[in-house]
Amino acid sequence: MEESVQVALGGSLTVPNVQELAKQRLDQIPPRYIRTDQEPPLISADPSLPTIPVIDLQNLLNIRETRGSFSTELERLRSACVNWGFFQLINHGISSVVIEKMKQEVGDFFELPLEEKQRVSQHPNDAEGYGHTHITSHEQKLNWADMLFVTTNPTSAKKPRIYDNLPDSLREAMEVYAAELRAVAMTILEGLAEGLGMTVGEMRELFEDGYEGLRMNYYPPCPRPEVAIGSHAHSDTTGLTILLQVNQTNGLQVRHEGKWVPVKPLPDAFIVNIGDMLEIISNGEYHSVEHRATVNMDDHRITVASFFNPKLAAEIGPARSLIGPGKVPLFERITVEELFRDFFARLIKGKSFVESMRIKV
Ligand SMILES: O=C(O)CCC(=O)C(=O)O
Ligand SMILES: [Fe+2]
Repeated sequence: MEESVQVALGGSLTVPNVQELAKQRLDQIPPRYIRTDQEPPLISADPSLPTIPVIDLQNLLNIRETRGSFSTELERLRSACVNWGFFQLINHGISSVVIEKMKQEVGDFFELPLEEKQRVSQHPNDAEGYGHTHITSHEQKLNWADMLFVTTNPTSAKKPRIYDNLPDSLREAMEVYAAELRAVAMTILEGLAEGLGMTVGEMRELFEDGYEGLRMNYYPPCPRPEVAIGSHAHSDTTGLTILLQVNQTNGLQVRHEGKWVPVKPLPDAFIVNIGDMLEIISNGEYHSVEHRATVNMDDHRITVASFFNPKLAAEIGPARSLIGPGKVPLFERITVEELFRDFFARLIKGKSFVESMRIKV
């Protein structure tokens, strides 16, 4: 492996392993998992709730080839990102062999004995590895989940302490999956640029050879699903997120018009969402929407979130091709690296990142 230019973007205090905690078959959970800081996670299954839009990537590509006028699928993509910030992606073209292999390997990783998984534990001041997301104080409430976070691009940012200690078969599956998904992400990003009237070249340049990571989330069964949460309400501090649901258990909910809407992944679909950076790049047209993951009593749940960001050294702000006479920038500019560092500082203060970047008028 070539020499690493690594960054440690915010660390996490050590907290108990939730998978091990769940194995004790407690009928109560420790107080730090009782989420008095969150809205109640369970919602009634209201049949009148809307469902997130579905986008067909093949339709989007066909349209591009025929160079049609502003197409229906492109308009649907744009509308999904303006009104929901989320959509399901079907006909994405990634082979089921690649996806099934990834699912199998991720599932197998979490089934390893704790000591094996701890070969890639997070280190103090570095969120990368096996552990938990962003634990910054001993009082902070905790998610009912463990996770493995790995940087997948650029090559120079891959950490030998993680890569050299992952099971070979997981590392291989991850690399193939990440490379295939990168191509899908770029196609979506191009569609997102077209939908805005932003130059496709500007979007490409921002995200080409960008900073990318995979977060594999493991949510064990929980004896108190009505008070615990797998992933607290948050928006993603990313460009684009593409989520793969690994097993059949659902749990993702998206905030839409003030309500929590559950997501039922279609077979072979990915769930895609706009992150904070794209909200800023789109000058507020697209929305980085809050979402959360609930847990349940009987089944564990596994998901893989892939995060696509511009290069750490890139500066983000409203796309230059969107700004002009009568179109003022609504957000400040910031480098991606500053943004990540700022994000961890802000997290402690509980401030929304996108709002903090808004230019005051
Ligand atoms: O597991 C899920 O459904 C959501 C995960 C998520 O929001 C994240 O990893 O950012
Ligand atoms: Fe998320």
